[in-house]
Amino acid sequence: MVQHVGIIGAGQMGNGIAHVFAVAGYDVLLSDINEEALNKAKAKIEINLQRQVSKGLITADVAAAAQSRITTTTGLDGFGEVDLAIEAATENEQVKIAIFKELCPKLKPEAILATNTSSISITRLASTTDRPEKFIGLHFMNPVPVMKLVELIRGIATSEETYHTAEIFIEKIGKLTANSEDFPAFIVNRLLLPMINEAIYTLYEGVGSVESIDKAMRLGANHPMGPLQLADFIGLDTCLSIMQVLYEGLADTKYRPCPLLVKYVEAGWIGRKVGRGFYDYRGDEPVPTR
Ligand SMILES: CC(=O)CC(=O)SCCNC(=O)CCNC(=O)[C@H](O)C(C)(C)COP(=O)(O)OP(=O)(O)OC[C@H]1O[C@@H](n2cnc3c(N)ncnc32)[C@H](O)[C@@H]1OP(=O)(O)O
Ligand SMILES: NC(=O)C1=CN([C@@H]2O[C@H](COP(=O)(O)OP(=O)(O)OC[C@H]3O[C@@H](n4cnc5c(N)ncnc54)[C@H](OP(=O)(O)O)[C@@H]3O)[C@@H](O)[C@H]2O)C=CC1
Repeated sequence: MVQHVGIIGAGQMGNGIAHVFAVAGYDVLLSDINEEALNKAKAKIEINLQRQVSKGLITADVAAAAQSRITTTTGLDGFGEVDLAIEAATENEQVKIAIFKELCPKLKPEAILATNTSSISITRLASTTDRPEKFIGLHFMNPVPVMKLVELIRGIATSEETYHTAEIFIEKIGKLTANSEDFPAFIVNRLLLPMINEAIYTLYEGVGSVESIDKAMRLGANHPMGPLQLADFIGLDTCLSIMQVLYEGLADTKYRPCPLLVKYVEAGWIGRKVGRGFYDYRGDEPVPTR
């Protein structure tokens, strides 16, 4: 029985995952190396809970109870209590492996270990842990409190019991699952990221401006956000990491990351989370940066 959930990484995904588990009645331990990230996460969760209260999706009592179920820490010591640990740190394989090395000795032997990676091999990550049969990919979508889907990804060693427990658990928090086999970037990002990368090529080659590309896809294909707006929303660092995993993992030039995406990441203009990407968000309205 899963009752206590630990999350490593309190960025935009970590805070969203903490939010939905707490609303569903689970105790949540949210960890990050960075105290400031934890403070920002708590503030963001409060804002998003209030947003749900004002939309009538949850009551004020449920929001208050959810907040009280979340505790934060800059270390991993409390993880001995958790039944499920979800890693949601930066999309970098070495960062994730270092977390698992420190985390595994602290976990209960029966605890399930999951990763929210957007693209990296579950089998390869699992092989660096002490529990490949209890390791699984749980790929939440951004923004977590709003998006219905969680991709479930088995590594080669993931047991049926682990998969089944994870599936039931995701259903209990009110999400729907889609199974993906363990290949680079799974299903959603195998399709979505090449589209975003192509939108950046479209900008790079001068086919359209930032605004016309986004407007074209919003109004011409009914996407809720234009692809450049969505790239900023995901984080351009994460978008580039996913394209690199696709490019290297599938060894096909069709996944070559656009040089303009690389340039934005090199500049540190990685999107909404830093206030600037294909748009500048520091004023009242987003302004295109090209
Ligand atoms: C990269 C990966 O590995 C996988 C992925 O996640 S890919 C990304 C998948 N997600 C998408 O494609 C999202 C596409 N966009 C949408 O569906 C919609 O624009 C949206 C659901 C995000 C917002 O819908 P909307 O009707 O405009 O809602 P609205 O209330 O106006 O929301 C606007 C804002 O609230 C956020 N939001 C809305 N409700 C929220 C909630 N309950 N919790 C958190 N954020 C919320 C929106 O992201 C947006 O953020 P800002 O406040 O920073 O501007
Ligand atoms: N963005 C998206 O749309 C989606 C992302 N994902 C995946 O979720 C994961 C997190 O992405 P996202 O939340 O967007 O990224 P963010 O950059 O918003 O957050 C990552 C957080 O992890 C922290 N961190 C880095 N190293 C460690 C560590 N060793 N221990 C604990 N925390 C650490 C970072 O701290 P610091 O800033 O100090 O480095 C930061 O606070 C990635 O694997 C990503 O691919 C999955 C679905 C959608």
